[in-house]
Amino acid sequence: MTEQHLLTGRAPAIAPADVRTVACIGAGVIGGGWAAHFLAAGYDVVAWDPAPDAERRLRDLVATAWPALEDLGLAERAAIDNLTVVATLAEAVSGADFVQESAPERLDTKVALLAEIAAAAPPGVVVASSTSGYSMTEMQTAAATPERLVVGHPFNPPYLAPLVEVVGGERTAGWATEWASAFYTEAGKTVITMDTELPGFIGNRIQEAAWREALHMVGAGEATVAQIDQAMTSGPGLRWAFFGPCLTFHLAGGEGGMAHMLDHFGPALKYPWTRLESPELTPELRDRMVEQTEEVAAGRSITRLIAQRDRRMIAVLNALAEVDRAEAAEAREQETP
Ligand SMILES: NC(=O)C1=CN([C@@H]2O[C@H](COP(=O)(O)OP(=O)(O)OC[C@H]3O[C@@H](n4cnc5c(N)ncnc54)[C@H](O)[C@@H]3O)[C@@H](O)[C@H]2O)C=CC1
Ligand SMILES: C[N+](C)(C)CC(=O)CC(=O)[O-]
Repeated sequence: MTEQHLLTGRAPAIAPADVRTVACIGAGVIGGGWAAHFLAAGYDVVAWDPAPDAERRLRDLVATAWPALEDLGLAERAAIDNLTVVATLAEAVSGADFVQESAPERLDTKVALLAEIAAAAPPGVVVASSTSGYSMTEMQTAAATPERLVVGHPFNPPYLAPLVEVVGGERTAGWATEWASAFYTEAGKTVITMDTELPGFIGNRIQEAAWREALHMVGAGEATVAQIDQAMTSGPGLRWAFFGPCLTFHLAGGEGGMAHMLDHFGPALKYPWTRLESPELTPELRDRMVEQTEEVAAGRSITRLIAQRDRRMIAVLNALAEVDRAEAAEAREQETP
């Protein structure tokens, strides 16, 4: 890799598989969760956070998460001792092969911080923001090397929820988005690489549609928080752990699948069930839904999908029941004098 390339930032400094050191800038709920994930995946982690109690909070978070991560299986050389907390941002990024930013969700903070990181990190080192919804285009405006900045949006906790949504901004180089997706995959994450910027990305847009509806119902006295959470955990949420909303509704159509589901329940989209603007269910949208759902079904018949769904629901229900029994037994032990 020529020096010129490195200086111009037109190429990554290191191959994703050769990363050894990850810098975590911002070590709160998410930054700390990222640190735990990268430590368990066998990386050295160098963290910086301006809060006076940040190191204590970070080490507490990692220590609390570590037993679960050991149960899941640690990577070779994984160790809590591979965590270093430093006193300055420059120290944290100076030797980093990758940087994960997890500062507060304020655009002015992100713009200033990403500019500072981009000025201090070695050329060609990719920098990802954990932002929940800002576009990299609006966050990279002050960075001198915007080409290496991407969004790498996790789900809480990053050491257990596998998804990370990756998308670049208008000034992000294609290699940086590709590099970030390859690195997160190497680091054990499930990666969705988005082709276009979309506020809130994918997972948050879906869950925040439900969140807005929940706030409406609670605000209007139509449902309680308890009813809403029960409705989701005992209903749709149970299925979404393994079949997303589209494949789930493919089965709502019975043998007719998504096509029948749309024909049968399509008109219901117009019912005032939700305050959200319902899309026009055009023939094009119908055909696209059917086509893409069939792709996800990947040739599995409705019967086979029903069997897979039921097997997984039973597994999740049994796992939840097992945890409930264990916690009930622990509670009884604690009550026993
Ligand atoms: N909490 C969540 O469920 C999720 C949060 N995120 C995103 O992760 C980012 C961080 O959110 P949380 O960890 O929840 O917030 P948090 O408030 O728990 O942690 C933020 C940390 O950033 C530190 N900080 C403040 N100013 C800073 C600066 N200028 N430079 C570096 N660090 C700074 C704070 O001391 C704090 O420790 C946000 O962009 C958020 O949208 C993404 C997915 C889920
Ligand atoms: C509440 N939140 C928008 C910060 C949540 C996320 O961004 C993802 C998640 O972990 O649900």
